[in-house]
Amino acid sequence: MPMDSKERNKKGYRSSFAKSFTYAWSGLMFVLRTERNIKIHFGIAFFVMALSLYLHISKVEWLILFIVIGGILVIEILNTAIENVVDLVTEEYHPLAKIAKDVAASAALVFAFISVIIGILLFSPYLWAIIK
Ligand SMILES: Nc1ncnc2c1ncn2[C@@H]1O[C@H](COP(=O)(O)OP(=O)(O)OP(=O)(O)O)[C@@H](O)[C@H]1O
Repeated sequence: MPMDSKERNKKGYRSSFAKSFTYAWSGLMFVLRTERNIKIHFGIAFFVMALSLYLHISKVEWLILFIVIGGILVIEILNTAIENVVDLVTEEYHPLAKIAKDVAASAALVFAFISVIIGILLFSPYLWAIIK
């Protein structure tokens, strides 16, 4: 029996959503397989989350932590995408390729710097209370 357009749209939406998810997942797996930095970020994130559980930080502080961790991971993922696009355009040395890669890397650097400041502000009262 032929499908009506509503049914077709529903099925098409579902399959395209599933496909998009599969592509995004394989992108994430690629980054995890190939990028040393993201493995380091995951390691730091697990350590910080374990510390947060131990220190019983507040709900708002958990929210801030997740935003910061998510921000770093997303920037590393986008950085990898930019690096690959640049390599696709040229594998030769090119000043614009250098600028594109260096500027993309600087986003990660800026966010990492801000994260350290947030980390100090967030954890120092707890750690100070322990050591004093
Ligand atoms: N085609 C190019 N032309 C000019 N400079 C380049 C080119 N490719 C890379 N570079 C320079 O080398 C640096 C490192 O580039 P590379 O692609 O190796 O990234 P990476 O060190 O692997 O980064 P990550 O560790 O984040 O994956 C860039 O930031 C840029 O300064």
